Amino acid sequence: MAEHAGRRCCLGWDFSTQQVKVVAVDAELNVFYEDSVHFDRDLLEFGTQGGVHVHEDGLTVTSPVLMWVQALDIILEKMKASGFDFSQVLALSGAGQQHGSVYWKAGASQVLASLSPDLLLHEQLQPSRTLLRVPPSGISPWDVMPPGDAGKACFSISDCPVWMDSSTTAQCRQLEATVGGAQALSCLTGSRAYERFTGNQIAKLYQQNPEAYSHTERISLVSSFAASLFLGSHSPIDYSDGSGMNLLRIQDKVWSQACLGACAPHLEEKLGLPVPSCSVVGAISSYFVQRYGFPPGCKVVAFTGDNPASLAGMRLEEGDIAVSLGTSDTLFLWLQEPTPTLEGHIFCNPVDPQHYMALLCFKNGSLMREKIRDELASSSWSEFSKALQSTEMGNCGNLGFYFDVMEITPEIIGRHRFSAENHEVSAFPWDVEIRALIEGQFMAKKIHAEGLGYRVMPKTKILATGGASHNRDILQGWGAYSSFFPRKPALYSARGKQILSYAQVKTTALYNSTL
Ligand SMILES: Nc1ncnc2c1ncn2[C@@H]1O[C@H](COP(=O)(O)OP(=O)(O)O)[C@@H](O)[C@H]1O
Ligand SMILES: O=C(CO)[C@@H](O)[C@H](O)COP(=O)(O)O
Repeated sequence: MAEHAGRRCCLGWDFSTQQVKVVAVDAELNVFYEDSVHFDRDLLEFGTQGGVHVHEDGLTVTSPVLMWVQALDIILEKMKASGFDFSQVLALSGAGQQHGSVYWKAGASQVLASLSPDLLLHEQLQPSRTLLRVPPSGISPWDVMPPGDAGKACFSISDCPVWMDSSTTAQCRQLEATVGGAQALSCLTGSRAYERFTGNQIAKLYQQNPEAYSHTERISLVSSFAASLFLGSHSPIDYSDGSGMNLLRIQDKVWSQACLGACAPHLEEKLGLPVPSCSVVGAISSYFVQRYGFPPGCKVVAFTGDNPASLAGMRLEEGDIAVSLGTSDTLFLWLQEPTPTLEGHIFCNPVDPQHYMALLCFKNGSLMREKIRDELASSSWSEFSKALQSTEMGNCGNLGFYFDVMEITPEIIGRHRFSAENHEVSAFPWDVEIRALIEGQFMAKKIHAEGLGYRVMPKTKILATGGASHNRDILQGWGAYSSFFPRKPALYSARGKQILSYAQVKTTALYNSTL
């Protein structure tokens, strides 16, 4: 009998950029079961890199919806094979990478409600799909189902736009113009128009593939899509993840008719009503009861975005700051009052619907660090760490900013290095380069957060999460600049201050020259 049999628990799921993960947590909040399916490694047939397909235009980025479903099948089957006692699961909830969208085809709700426990989910949701990898040149990324599959498949498009997409600039400008400009949109929805935000992605789908749009009965975020699989019906979008769409009025938590109208027709009915992030959206579907032995009363709590879920899970309090070092790097904090601006985002708070959270997102996060690791540190994190250990905090004044893909905060691309003498240089020695990367990434977070008025106070706790937060040298490298990760604040605070102002001058110049 498996060691984890017969322990009452809740399950937490994460449908993030590179993998699906699960944890089982008992009544004392001990995590006693963990597993994950890594898309690139475990689902080779989808041919993703970092969990996504980057299309030929370099801007369109999608993930196959069936890959997510299949990953869930694999994890559940592994849990079953390990003797996991599903009958003890009282409730489940989860998170999804933000902004990504799934397009359920007309008839999908009937399929979801009548799944056969004898088959896997992916065998029933898209039975005879021939998978397209990255669409060849000239073919629309909005890959529609072949006609033979009509009526069987549950998805109007098989490749879902995800948060790394930056192909909707035209739709963004259109949306901002409709509501009276970028600041007006930000006051309404918490953010100016951002390419990855779902409303703009929906507008693009409607404009480029109206047929697929009109065949769509429901549009889910990745989070509400995952919840729908467990629920056996369309799960509502929650307020917090719904704030990443440029569609939700963050103050009164209803869809903005002006924004909906600017994106696509009949959109409200395809989105359904948004709900508070802590809502119980229903009981688990009979498919999971019959196939895996979940109890029929097992509650499904609304899924939310991975960053809002981290805010909730890390029990962030006012005054704390969190950094997530996942595929993206993000920085977020709890806010009582929204202060929407032209940079960064205000989302509804997932814990207290009266409050908010602020978030900054940096696209060149872990994948950028991996690239430099592969180029300079023999693809080894321990070699990478050696460079951080052997170089001084502050990097003797050498600074670098590394944006191999178009950054979100701010919009900028390229690698930019500055020597201690303030000259732009084309390379650094390998160990200096590694420290420059880490310190530059952290510096950008601090500068942008301070630009929004956020201050690190003596009592501020900085909490780190995400894959790279396991790496103490990376956290310590970032500690060079302030009381972020304040292990030895007295040792480096003065130096940090000096280098920060130095960096601010350089980054301002760099950003100005690219505007
Ligand atoms: N020891 C490590 N040092 C630095 N980065 C790491 C380490 N282990 C994992 N990572 C990074 O974590 C990333 C994955 O983080 P994770 O939070 O699991 O991503 P996501 O949730 O977006 O799929 C990987 O891309 C990898 O670069
Ligand atoms: O776009 C954002 C936040 O606005 C990203 O943070 C996504 O939510 C992806 O998250 P990870 O997979 O990197 O955790």
